[in-house]
Amino acid sequence: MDMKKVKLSIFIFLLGFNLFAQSFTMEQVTSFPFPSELTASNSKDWIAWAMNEKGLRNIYLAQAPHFDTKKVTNFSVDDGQEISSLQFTPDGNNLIFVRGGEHGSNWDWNVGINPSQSTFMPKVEIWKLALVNGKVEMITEGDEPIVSPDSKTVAYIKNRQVWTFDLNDPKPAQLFEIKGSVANLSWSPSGDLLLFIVNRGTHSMVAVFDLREKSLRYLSPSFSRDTSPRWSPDGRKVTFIRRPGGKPEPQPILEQRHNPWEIWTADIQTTEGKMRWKAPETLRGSISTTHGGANLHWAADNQLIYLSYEDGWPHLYAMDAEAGLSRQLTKGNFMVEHVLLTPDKKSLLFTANTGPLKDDIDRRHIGRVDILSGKMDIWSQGESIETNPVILSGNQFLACISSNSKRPMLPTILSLETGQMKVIGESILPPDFPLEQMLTPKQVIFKSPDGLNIHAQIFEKEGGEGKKPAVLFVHGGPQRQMLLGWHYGDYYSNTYAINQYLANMGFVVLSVNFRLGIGYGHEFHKPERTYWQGAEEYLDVKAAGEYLASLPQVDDQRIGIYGGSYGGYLTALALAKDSGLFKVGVDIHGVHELSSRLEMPEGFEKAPDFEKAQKTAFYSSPLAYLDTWTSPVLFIHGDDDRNVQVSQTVDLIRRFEERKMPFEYLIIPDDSHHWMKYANLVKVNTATVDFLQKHLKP
Ligand SMILES: CC(=O)N[C@@H](C)C(=O)N[C@@H](C)C(=O)O
Repeated sequence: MDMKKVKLSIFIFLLGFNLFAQSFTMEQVTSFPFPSELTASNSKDWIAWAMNEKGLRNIYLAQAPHFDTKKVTNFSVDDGQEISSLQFTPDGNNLIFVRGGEHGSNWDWNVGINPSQSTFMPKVEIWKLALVNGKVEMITEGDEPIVSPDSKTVAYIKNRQVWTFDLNDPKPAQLFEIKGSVANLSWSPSGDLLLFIVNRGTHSMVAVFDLREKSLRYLSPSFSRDTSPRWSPDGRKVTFIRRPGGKPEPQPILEQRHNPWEIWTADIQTTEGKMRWKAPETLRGSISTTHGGANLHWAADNQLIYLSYEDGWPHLYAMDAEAGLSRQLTKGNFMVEHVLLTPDKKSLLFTANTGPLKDDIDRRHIGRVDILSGKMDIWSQGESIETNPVILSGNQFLACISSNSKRPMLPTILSLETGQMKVIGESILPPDFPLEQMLTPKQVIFKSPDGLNIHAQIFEKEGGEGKKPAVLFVHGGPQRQMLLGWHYGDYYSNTYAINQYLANMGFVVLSVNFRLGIGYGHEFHKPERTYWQGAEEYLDVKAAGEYLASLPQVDDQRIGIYGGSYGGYLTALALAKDSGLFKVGVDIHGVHELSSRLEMPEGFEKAPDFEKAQKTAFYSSPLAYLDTWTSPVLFIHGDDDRNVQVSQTVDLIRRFEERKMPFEYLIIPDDSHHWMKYANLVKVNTATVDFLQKHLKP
């Protein structure tokens, strides 16, 4: 056989082998569509949601009882402009939504973002979709719109002030002027009052603007921080959360403390307020930092609803708004996360990591609890994940977002009569999405050196010769929980896609739920000596690396690590402290400099343990271990990041340069923490897996 034929045969064999080894591309698995903003009309059996399809973000509609899906907008450019505040007008005739901004940010969420380098900065705008004729029009610049009960007026925030426009004849105008920054707008049931929070920096107050009298009044004003105002069903009272204002004298920095909060009510007419409940002054009694915080609601039968960690798990409680006497509604070793008051205000829908399966603690299912009787049941179950429930107006159907280990998140309908679940919009999955190649991750639980049970998910493709390389994924937040399926957060659906790709490439992939994460109780979520106070969460990351190294099928000389944000911080710490275990890493918009978390002393006062805290913060950071950082690293950061300052990476790279330490980098100009432009997401994902492969699978 001549050499040409030999070379052709070898090429065909290698091509075939490679195709077998990697049955889909990074772009194919990154092309998962992501639904968000699921909402239901209160007057018609309609649902609507925003769908991100390869960066094209559009609105879809579906109607009971068949729920055929229909795309009703046509934004056709991958320009990074997200859709938020999606809502039906109460009469069901229009959809209102916001386009633009970066609402997952820690700051500047309502500032335009420009990852496509448009000539002029895109703005944050309020749009209207008329359902009668499908007309879509941009109304005005603004954010956080809410529609009046008579469906005639939209109130919204612009330049931190309250504006309104008439839906049928939009002439936007500022409603009044007030010192400070306005947030949390809500209409009274009668539609003649607007309730909101005004933030004055050291304190914040609940205020009401009377549109008829053009007058403003504060409800129970104080020097506290009042937040989360909610109307009573009759519109005559308001409930809100009260926390201390201002700054205390310097407290010991390295000690945990109770974070006090109270529930108050106030009368709209008298403006008089009264404390109805004070949180137990324990660590568990601190206000919850899980989704929605206190999740305060005013339900039917004069019941106040709140979520508290006081029994060690985030659970729902109710109390009579006059008599008090709180009682626990949900009970058990599980977390209540997303909470929704049903339209009749008589029960609560919630998502929780509980169900009949042993490993349901690493999933989410939908539950319901009747407020007066306390009768609770879990409506969804199985190896799927359900979140973000909404009840349709006819009370026959519930809609949610669901996924499983193979299928990405899609809108799903639950019949309240039959309990049947129906996924809708499966046709939105790209035709070349590698659904069948998706692997089912398995639950893994191992002990940390100090005895904690650490949950993780392991992804592994059957077969393969000899020992395999491995990759450890470390999530961010850190108040997050990775699950046994596609995640309900877009950021973590993307890392789930990366993990699927790596596993399909032949890596053993482990996704570790380290302490500080949610879903495993208060003491796991709020441990001592973590982050800049001692970084003990790193014990779990190192234990996860050692768990991988202990697996017979893993080559312990080919273990890599990657993570974003808080996960980028722990990736850098792992590479700096344990390059012997972690041979390569990708640090995506990581945090590295921690001392700036300390409030520098003002004047003569400083915390009694300030010096110790400063030293602890330094030695909790990868900056303290650059001498032992020998593993190759790729740094990635968007330079319009509004969750982690890009300086965190710029400064660390400067240290590498001055120390002549090797590194690779990828800067994504004008994009944020959440890779708003799909093309950037693919670029980051590809760079991540290529760097890991280059060093672990030469
Ligand atoms: C709250 C926040 O922005 N935390 C960052 C440090 C971070 O981890 N961001 C993403 C990845 C997240 O999960 O919140």
